[in-house]
Formats: sequence, C-alpha cells, structure tokens
Amino acid sequence: KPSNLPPGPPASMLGDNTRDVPAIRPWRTFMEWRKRYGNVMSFYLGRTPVIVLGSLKAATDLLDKRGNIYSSRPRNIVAGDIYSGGMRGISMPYGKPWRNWRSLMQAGMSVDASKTYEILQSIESKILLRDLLHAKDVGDYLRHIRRFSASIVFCVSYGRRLASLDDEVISTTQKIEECILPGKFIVESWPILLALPRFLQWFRWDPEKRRSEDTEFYLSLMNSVRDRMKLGIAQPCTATRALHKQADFGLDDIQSAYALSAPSQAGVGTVRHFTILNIRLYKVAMILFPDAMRKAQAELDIIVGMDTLPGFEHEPSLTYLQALIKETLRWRAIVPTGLPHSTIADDVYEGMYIPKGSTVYANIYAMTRDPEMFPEPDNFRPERFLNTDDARLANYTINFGFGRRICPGMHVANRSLFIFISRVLWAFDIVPPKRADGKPILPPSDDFTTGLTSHPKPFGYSFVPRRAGVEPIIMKEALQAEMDAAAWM
Ligand code: HEM
Repeated sequence: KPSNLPPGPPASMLGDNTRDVPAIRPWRTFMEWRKRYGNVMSFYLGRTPVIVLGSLKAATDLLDKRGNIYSSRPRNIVAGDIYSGGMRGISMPYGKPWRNWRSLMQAGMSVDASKTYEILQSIESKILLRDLLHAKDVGDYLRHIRRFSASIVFCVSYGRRLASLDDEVISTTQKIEECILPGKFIVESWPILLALPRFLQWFRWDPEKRRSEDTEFYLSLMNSVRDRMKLGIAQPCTATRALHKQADFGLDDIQSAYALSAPSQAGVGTVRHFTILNIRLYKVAMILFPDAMRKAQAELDIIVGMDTLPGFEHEPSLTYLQALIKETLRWRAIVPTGLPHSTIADDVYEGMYIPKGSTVYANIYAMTRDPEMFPEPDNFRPERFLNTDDARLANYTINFGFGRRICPGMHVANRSLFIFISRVLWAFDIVPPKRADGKPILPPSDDFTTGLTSHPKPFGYSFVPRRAGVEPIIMKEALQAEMDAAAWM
C-alpha cells in the first residue's frame, strides 16, 4: 500500500477494509470517518483502492475539474460485460464508445431537448390529478404516480406514452433492471475465473441467453419508432434524434437500441426509479413540515389563482416552490453515495496519491448535510435557497452527481418534479392518517431503506382536495388531456 494515499482506517489482517464498511448505510460510516481522516480519505476493498470524497470542494476539484481522469466506472463483469455486452452506457468505462453514447443522451435530454417533453408532462400530470382524486388507497396513489413517471421517461426514449402499468414494456424492463444490479456474482471478486475455458464459465450461461432476448426487445422498440417516422407520426424523442443522424453518433443499430433503453432504465421499472423516490420523499417532507407546504400553496394561490392549473409558464414566478423542490432533493439524498466513478490514470491531490483504477465515491449524503453550507441540515427549510448569492446554492445540482458522468436526465427529472409538485400542491393537501385519539400518525423522518438508493419505507397519507372548486377543474382538464394524449399512443 503506497504511503502517501489519502488517510483512512487501518487495514485488517487480510490487508483490506472489507469488514469495516457496513452493508447498511455505509454513507453514515463514511461521514463519521471524515471527522478523523478528512474530506479525501481512502481504504481498500480487496485489492481495489477506494477514495471517498466528503466535501463539495473535493468532488468539484477532482470529478469536475479533472474529468479526464475521474470519469470511468468500476468494472462490472456479469451485469456490464457479459449480460450487456458492454453496451449499457451507465456502466461503460470512459472512452470513445461511452462518449458516443453520452452524446446521444445529451441530444435527447439537454436543457432544450427536455423542453420538448413538457407538453406530454403536462398531459400526464392532468391525468394523474384525476387518478389521485379517485384513488381508493395509498396503493392506488403509488400505482398512478409510478405510471406517470414511467410514461414520461418511456416517452423521452421512444416518443410513446405508457397508458397502463399492464403494458408489457414495464414488466420486461423491470426484469432487466433486476439483472443489471452489480455485484451478485462470485466472479466480480475473483476475476481470475474468466481464465476458465469459456464452456466452464457457468456465470455466463444465463446472462448470455437473456442478452439475446433483451437485444430483440430493444431493437423492436427502436424499429417501431422507425416505422412511425416513415409514417410521419413520430413524436420528437431520443430515438428520433438517434435515427435521424445515426452516423453522427457513431452507434450501429444494436448499440443505438441499447443506448435508447438508458432513460427507461432510470425510471420505468422499480429498482432505480429516482424520480418516484423523490416524489415519495417530498410527501414525507410535506407531512412532517406542513408550514412549507402551506407557504408553497399560498404562493400558488397568489401567482396562479384558483381557477386554473399551474403550468410551466408560471415556473419563473414560483420562487418558493422552486426552492422547495431543491430542498426536497437536499433534505434526504436518495442516492447517498452517487454512482461510483473510477480513475484511468494516477493522480496527486493536495499531496495525496490517488492510484489509477481507484473507485471514487462522492459522499452526497455528507455534502448535503454540510452545516457550513446548510445550517441545521435536518430541518426542511426551502428559504435557504432563496435570496442567496452563494453560487453553490443558486446552481444546486449535488444530488445529480458530478463531472462528465453527471445525470443526463436531470433536466427531464426537474421538469417532472416541477409539474407534479406544483399541480398536486395547487389541488391537494397531503395529510397523515389519524389515531383514535385524533393525533396524526407521522412517517419516520429518516428511517429509510438502504442500498444503492435510500428512500422512505411505505407510510400512510391521503391527498385531500383543498377546496370544492378543484374537482371540476381537474375533471375538465383531464378530459381534454386524454384526447391530447392520443398523439403519443
Ligand atoms: C430526481 C431524479 C434523479 C436523480 C436524483 C438522479 C441521480 C443520478 C446520479 C447521482 C447519477 C450518477 C452521476 C455520477 O456518476 O456522478 C445519475 C446517472 C444517470 N442518470 Fe440520473 N437521476 C435522476 C433521474 C434520472 C432520469 C429521469 C433519467 C433519464 C430520463 C436519468 C438518467 C441517468 C443516466 C443515463 C445516468 C448515467 C450517466 C453516465 O454514466 O454517464 N436520471 N443519475
């Protein structure tokens, strides 16, 4: 172990720290360690050096400013190389194929491209309001919100909406998502098994069979857009951009078909459904901090009024609501350690040596709780994002990761969150159930799940219309929205 690595916990007898890193909420342990070892620390998992960045400054200095070194991903043998043939951009190493993939993501989800999905986001949110109005229980709420979110990201990829959760695209995508979770196979820890004769590599058998099924599925989705383009009825989406100038992106048919599945992977199945998890988080925040909910509603009533739904055109004037969305992302980070980056060359930072091949985590959990930037971090206070000249708050994107791998879907996600949150708060109060003695049953404020994502466990609540006039407006808008939605079928 080189002597000038960033400081970190002493290694065990086996020479690494595998036993020191808990399986449950490791980000909290990393934050504790930060007190002792500082904002850049290191330890070993097996033979791999792991660097954890505990401050926004360290993440910006390394992941943003030295993106030429820090933008790869750790190798993922079964899910990435074997199952996906190295074609899934999210786990691709840094290099030309990833850059080609990323330029397509950029074309489909840039700030400008994201605006083209606003019409559908508006339509889906009107239909969602009606569904929430008629839902019978929390299970119904969750299903409707899931459909809303899935339909939007599917549309980002293929320009077609998902009108029902029974669409087989959803179950197929969910099955695939379960397979691409990293680290379930022994060969990840013992890559030497790849030296076995191929027919003895049992860990290949199932993933390779599934891969050909996935390839067919992705090609059929892409080809259906091709057909619609020929008929002149395709809605603008990432697929139309990919097919229109396929040569420009340097991707052949199969590579394009895999690339187009990336947005859906971030939101159609359930495993990494980041937008939905944030919506769940927002409901917890509104129940625990009803003052913030009321302030946002008061702003909506003044700026938008009672007779019409809020829309994207109101966004610039809804400054408290914008701050509330940022605070929802910050208050409890749903991807607490981000996705791991990996270095492709040796580097030195403030005298510390960071070897090539290190896995680098940005501890987003620690950054969003930094008391210097966010005093009293456990308090949900949108005001911290208002009237500030601190660029770190004005341009807040910490939860979307860093550098060249920053979430390409963040503009789409922000548009979905805005239209969902503004319309729901305009129409409903989010209220907790009550005990027999009349006291509210509140969800826990941070007893969340652990894993790649950390999000609230199921809890009780209802959407209660804020006033009598809400229902007819929702019904009228939803009727029109159903008709408008026909163009995305
Ligand atoms: C609030 C919702 C979301 C959050 C908090 C979020 C967060 C993240 C984070 C932390 C990363 C890792 C960035 C890094 O490596 O530094 C990421 C990557 C990614 N996200 Fe998102 N995301 C969200 C929604 C979405 C949506 C809606 C899409 C697609 C429509 C999307 C597509 C992707 C893709 C494709 C990557 C991989 C990028 C790469 O490896 O180059 N995300 N996201």
